[in-house]
Amino acid sequence: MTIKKHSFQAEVAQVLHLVTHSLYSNPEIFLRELVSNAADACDKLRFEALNNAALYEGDADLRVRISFDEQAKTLTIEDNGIGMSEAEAIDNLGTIAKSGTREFTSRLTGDAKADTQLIGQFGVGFYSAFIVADSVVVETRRAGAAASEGVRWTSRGTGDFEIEPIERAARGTRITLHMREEGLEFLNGWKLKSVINKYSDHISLPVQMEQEEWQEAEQEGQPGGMVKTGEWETINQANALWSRAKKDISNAQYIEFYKNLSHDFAAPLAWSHNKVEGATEYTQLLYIPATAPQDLFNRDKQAGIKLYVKRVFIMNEADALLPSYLRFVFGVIDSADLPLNVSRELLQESRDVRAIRDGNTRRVLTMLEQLANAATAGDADAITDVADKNATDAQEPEAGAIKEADKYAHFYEAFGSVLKEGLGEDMANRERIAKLLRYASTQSESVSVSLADYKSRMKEGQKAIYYITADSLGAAQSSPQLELFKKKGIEVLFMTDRVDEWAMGFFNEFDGTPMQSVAKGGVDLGDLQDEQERKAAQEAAEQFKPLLERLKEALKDQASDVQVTTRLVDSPACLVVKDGEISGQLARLLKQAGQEVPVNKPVLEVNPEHALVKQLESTSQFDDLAHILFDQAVLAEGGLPADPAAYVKRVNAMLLGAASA
Ligand SMILES: Nc1ncnc2c1ncn2[C@@H]1O[C@H](COP(=O)(O)OP(=O)(O)OP(=O)(O)O)[C@@H](O)[C@H]1O
Repeated sequence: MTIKKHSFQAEVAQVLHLVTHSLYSNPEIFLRELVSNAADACDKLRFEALNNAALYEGDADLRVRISFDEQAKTLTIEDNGIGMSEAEAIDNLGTIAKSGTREFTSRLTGDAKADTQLIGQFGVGFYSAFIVADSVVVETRRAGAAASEGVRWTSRGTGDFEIEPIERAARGTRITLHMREEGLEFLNGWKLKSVINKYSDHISLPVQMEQEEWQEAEQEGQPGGMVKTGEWETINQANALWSRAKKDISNAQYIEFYKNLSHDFAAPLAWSHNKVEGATEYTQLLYIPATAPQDLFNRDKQAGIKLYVKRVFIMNEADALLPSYLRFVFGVIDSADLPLNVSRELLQESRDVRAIRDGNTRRVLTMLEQLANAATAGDADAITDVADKNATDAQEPEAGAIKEADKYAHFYEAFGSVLKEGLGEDMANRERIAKLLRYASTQSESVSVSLADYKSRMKEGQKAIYYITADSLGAAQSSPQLELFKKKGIEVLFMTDRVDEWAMGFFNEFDGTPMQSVAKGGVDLGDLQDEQERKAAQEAAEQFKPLLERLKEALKDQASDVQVTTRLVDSPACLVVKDGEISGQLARLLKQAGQEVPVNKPVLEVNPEHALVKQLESTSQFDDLAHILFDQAVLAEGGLPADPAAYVKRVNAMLLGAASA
């Protein structure tokens, strides 16, 4: 016998230590993980067999079987799926390849309580077997390989595992759990059935158990018991959840299916399940999650959409089926039209796929509109049409379920900034996306002002929707560019997401009203400015001409122009960029991201009414004061002077001058 010992990868050992040493609050999830792995293995076989039917070895009835032996204290999960070669067993069961699980191990703290909670959130796949078992034996053979190429993998969940070649006539994988004390409750037909129904009902393959019958005791006076008949019975519905009629699916089942799909521990905010008919036929089941995954902001994150063709699993993360700005959505698409051998490359070009993608996009936007409307109406009944059923009215409402009216705010906090990418990415739906956007503003600290709200509050004579982009709410609120707007009571939207400035580059008007950055171009308040103010500004400009010339000359390396402004009230100066040029804020973001930034010198605008500006006329330190004004304008918008030491020196010189005067 050739038994080889292998050590687990360090991260696996860490996970196993945790699984076996901390009391696990929800032990039954091991069954969900193992049955779902078994079903995945069958899906993989079905997919590979599309091009090579010989892999079925004459048996195409894929199924998962669960059996138990009370005497031996074992529970066995067996599938006739793809199986594993020796190398695959070593690799798949001895290392952690999935980035999610690696991320999980990197967040382990060593504090058993916190870590146990974490485990509940991430799930640990195959290793969850050690929650209930003190030793696990995996016997497997890859489909298509010879019977002699079977392999037995054994581990007690400590630092290492053993690998041994075996004869195995059956393809697929059998996992035998030697139960520890905590696992004995699962060696019971009723218990197993109820757990499998809970977690695996939506699985499209039959999950079978040995049939049991009640038998009276042979001797009178002795209790009877359940005995196995030797037959297998299918205990789940064994048809894909999405292929069933909506009325036959409970909310709890929808939620459980979502959790399986997403590995999210929280219930989704909403879902929509439809059979789409017409030129392209498909079934669509889409979910809006309540929580954002770690990698949401990575634009390479794959969409959480699984693609099936006529119930046959084709691929995970079918990102051609949704635009990137909706990458937070999870779901299943089952197409009746696509060829079974469709590849990722083919998906990109297919007309059917484009139709599905458009249909999915519209559906998600409709769901979001429903959530947004419910928030406005504050009405729990508002969502009945599209997001057919929601977590709040589930049969078993989840603890901490989010109220209908709060769902949109919840969604927006998690995913709003991703949705904004749609302004640049999806021209066809730009108006619909715009209606879903929410901002804080000079009139609202919370991110709750829609563009329609804004428009309904616009002042008589106001011609644009005003906004300012900044690094943070605080920076936006104290921006000098707002001074005139505040004085006149004109609302300005605060755009403080990184993506805002970029997104606004694609979004020039909403519902016929132009979008205008208050930090760009000349502010023309139109009819909001009275004749007197306009005249005063013109006079000031005339009077300031010589001074402006001197300022321009002094700052010619920093500013493209110097102008007199009426937009300032309390501040002496501010920077603006010309329409169509990128702002200082975006330039800083791009620089941080290591990108080349075009050098646009900003325009310095000065407030002729400000005492410091007035002082310019008479000061003997004109050059220093000019530079200080410029650098302060940079500071006020959240930037840093190009030469901070020189700035400090100049300010100190001025302070000392003032002190000795
Ligand atoms: N029954 C099985 N048949 C064939 N391969 C399996 C089986 N169970 C597990 N594996 C292999 O072991 C790997 C690790 O399984 P594990 O459950 O830890 O992670 P996962 O399935 O990749 O992720 P998750 O369970 O979170 O979806 C799987 O990806 C698969 O390749």
